[in-house]
Amino acid sequence: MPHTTTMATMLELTDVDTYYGASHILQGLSLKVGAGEAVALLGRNGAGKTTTMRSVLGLTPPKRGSILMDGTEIARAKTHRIARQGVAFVASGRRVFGGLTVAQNLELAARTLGKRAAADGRTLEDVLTVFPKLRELADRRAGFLSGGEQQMLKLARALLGNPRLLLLDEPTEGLSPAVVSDLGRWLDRLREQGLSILLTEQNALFALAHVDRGYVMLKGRITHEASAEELRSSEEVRAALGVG
Ligand SMILES: Nc1ncnc2c1ncn2[C@@H]1O[C@H](COP(=O)(O)OP(=O)(O)OP(=O)(O)O)[C@@H](O)[C@H]1O
Repeated sequence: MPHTTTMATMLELTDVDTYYGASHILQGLSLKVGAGEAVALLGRNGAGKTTTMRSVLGLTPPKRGSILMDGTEIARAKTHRIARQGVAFVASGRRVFGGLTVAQNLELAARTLGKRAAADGRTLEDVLTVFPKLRELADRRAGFLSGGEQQMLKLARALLGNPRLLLLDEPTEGLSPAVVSDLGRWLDRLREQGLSILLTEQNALFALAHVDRGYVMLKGRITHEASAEELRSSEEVRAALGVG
């Protein structure tokens, strides 16, 4: 398993403060994702997980603090520039172009995102190797796919931008247990390919089974940081997350 002290840093947030109007949401938040590392950001409803992702993406830029992506400061950069740095985002819920077919959704992503991908980047063929089922579903309208199939399509679209860092917001939300275990396999596959991943989850046990390290947050601050194994076995962390 990769370890942060020896690996290069892909993403690094230092003392980030983010507000919605006058509400001070992220309060001096610091976290890191190493190159090729999968990291979970855990916490109950309203802890600030989505706001952390929005801060990284430039959707709700932080008022103070630094966000380095591969050594480049992105804390106050525009979202399209941050995407060009190699950051891809998969939002929670059903966000596909429902009226388009699976093939059209992928072609659109390949055309818009693929442009910024390196010449040796992932092609549609590579992505379909990870998700072969999308080939069978090519002519199906995306709006009629099951929750798991839509999740697969969202991941495939994000990968077409050839990201180096994938931000996944609550990927298990609304998925059946069988699909959650499929998702776990897809994540493991992407990790094996060396992609850096930061995922937020309320389903802590799922997340900790598929990441190297994790952070627990409460009210906009990090309360715990440890390896997935340590977090899983900590009574205190289980209590903080409300895990049995
Ligand atoms: N647009 C907004 N304007 C004002 N406050 C907001 C806005 N969006 C979120 N908040 C508040 O910011 C805090 C953090 O929300 P955030 O969505 O980041 O939490 P979360 O940990 O992702 O939880 P959830 O899983 O419920 O999304 C919450 O108190 C929430 O009410």
